[in-house]
Amino acid sequence: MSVALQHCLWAESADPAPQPLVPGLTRQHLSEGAWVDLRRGWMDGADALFDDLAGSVDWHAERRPMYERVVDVPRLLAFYAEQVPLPHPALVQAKRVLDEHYQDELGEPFATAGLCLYRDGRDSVAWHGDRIGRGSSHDTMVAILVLGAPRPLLLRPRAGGPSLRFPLGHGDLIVMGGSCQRTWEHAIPKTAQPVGPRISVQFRPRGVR
Ligand SMILES: O=C(O)CCC(=O)C(=O)O
Ligand SMILES: [Fe+2]
Repeated sequence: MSVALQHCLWAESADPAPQPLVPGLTRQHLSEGAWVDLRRGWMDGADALFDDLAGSVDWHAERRPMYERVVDVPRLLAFYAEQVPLPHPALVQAKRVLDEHYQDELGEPFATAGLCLYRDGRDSVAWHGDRIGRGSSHDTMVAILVLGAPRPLLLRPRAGGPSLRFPLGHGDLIVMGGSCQRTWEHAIPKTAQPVGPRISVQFRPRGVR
């Protein structure tokens, strides 16, 4: 292959844009009406998108009360409420592809986008369900696009039992659906391994957080 062609292919694939979800989307049914959809390598140009978002998003640190103390949230955050323009055209396209595929099953479009930046292995999210709002009582979906260094997302049943491990990075998509937010919990554990930074983009319907 000529150098010119290689360059051309590289340039094309570095331009961030989501692929179609199908083929490549697989569903895994969990217990109690929870399920997880996976689409590996969904976002073309994921590394370029990572760089764009890392540099352009207005990331902020948060502190939250935890028992008797107020502690640093171990990751940086940004939140795009409904109607607030998303920070990158590839995310607008991503939401459109998700809406086209899931709107019938979900019964509504995705509405908000939460972004997390995990600077290194000390950043994490503890076990939780997205249960602020309707996720605590109704079936819903949370679609997460993962950029940057691979880290495992763990899922475990709230009722107890072994956890499932989904190593995700570099443009992968995971969608948690059905009862997942109230019957299962998810986490990104800390790691002592040297890992690069990771960004996740969580698309949620209105009233789910
Ligand atoms: O970063 C992730 O993959 C998960 C983030 C998450 O669970 C949340 O923000 O609720
Ligand atoms: Fe979550």
